[in-house]
Amino acid sequence: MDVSIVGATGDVGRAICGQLIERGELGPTSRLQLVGRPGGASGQAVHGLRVDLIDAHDEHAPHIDVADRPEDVVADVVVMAAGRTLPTGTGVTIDRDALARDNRRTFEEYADALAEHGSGHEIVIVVANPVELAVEVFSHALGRHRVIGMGAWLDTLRFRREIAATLGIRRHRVGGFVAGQHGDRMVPLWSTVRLRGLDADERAEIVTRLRGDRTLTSFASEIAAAKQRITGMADIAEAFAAVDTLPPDVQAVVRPYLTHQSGAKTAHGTANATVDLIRTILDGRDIVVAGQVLLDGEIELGGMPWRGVLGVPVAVGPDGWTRVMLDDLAADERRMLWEVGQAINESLVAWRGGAP
Ligand SMILES: NC(=O)c1ccc[n+]([C@@H]2O[C@H](COP(=O)([O-])OP(=O)(O)OC[C@H]3O[C@@H](n4cnc5c(N)ncnc54)[C@H](O)[C@@H]3O)[C@@H](O)[C@H]2O)c1
Repeated sequence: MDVSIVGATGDVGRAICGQLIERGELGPTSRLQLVGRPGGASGQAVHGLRVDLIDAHDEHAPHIDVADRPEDVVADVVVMAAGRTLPTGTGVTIDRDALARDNRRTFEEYADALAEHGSGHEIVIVVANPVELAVEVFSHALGRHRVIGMGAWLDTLRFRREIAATLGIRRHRVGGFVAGQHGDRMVPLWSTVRLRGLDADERAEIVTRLRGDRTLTSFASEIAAAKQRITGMADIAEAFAAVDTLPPDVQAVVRPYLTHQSGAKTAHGTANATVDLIRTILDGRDIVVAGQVLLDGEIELGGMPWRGVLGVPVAVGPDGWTRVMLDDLAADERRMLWEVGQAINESLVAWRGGAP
């Protein structure tokens, strides 16, 4: 199997390349394609990155090659990690509209090239932001079942980890999904939380203890209040300690926000979630993950079949995503998912430049 990383020299791209090889996901008969931009620093660095990866992993590295034009991207799985990122620094405003303006052309360039020159079977995993815009652009060019945004899977892993940390257990013992929009407008689906080894009553008791009497109605204001509180702290260690006191779902939003703002960014966690998805696709079995996908009436929200990009649990296999795996949501989850879905659709219209 072949994997192509567009934006390979970026922080996230590099971390994905390293983890793919270190975790043994690509054996010596596979191919890893590193895609950079022609000319400029990144166009040169991509050749250096290739040599550095071979230097580090010669005993078990896949065949590694380089491309610097969108029309030369060839692989079974294409990871779209190219584009401008959100600025770091405490107190910096996050402007997804500006990011969309800057990255839309890059998304279109690669989507059009893959549609024209690709095999017609490649699966695209979207990492670049805004994830929802890139998923829409690639879905229209390639067909929606071949395109999955990894933001909801990353948010899911973060939510599970915060629950696990609060309970003093490891993440692999916690199940459950996050839906919605990647980042601040994620929708933590508490009704889907499972704890390995516990029956439904024990689980319900623990979830009630973790969650208190809060519902998703107050989620957005809790996030805003927590962000305001930590943004005012001069000492970053003190700010991280303050995050430790928040409920797990709020932590799942605020901790990565602070990590990014600290200047460290979130490349390793993002790469881990991306490599997870690549492994799922290469594995050949249908596995349920969460991802941003372009829906066309698979679920009902607000009393109507939903159309638009939304993070939801989906079954993913070698041909992309097949089914949405959302059963009986709680009333507050259904309502928030509907509100977030509407907000994403409005943003997508604006990001497209007003065209329907
Ligand atoms: N989905 C998530 O959870 C998540 C998490 C972290 C970062 N991200 C996003 O991933 C993207 C990359 O983040 P980063 O931190 O690696 O940024 P970065 O600035 O370190 O790297 C961006 C890379 O994209 C490359 N690039 C830009 N335009 C290109 C083009 N036209 N062709 C080829 N390469 C091009 C740049 O050369 C650079 O190597 C950003 O959009 C960021 O917001 C997403």
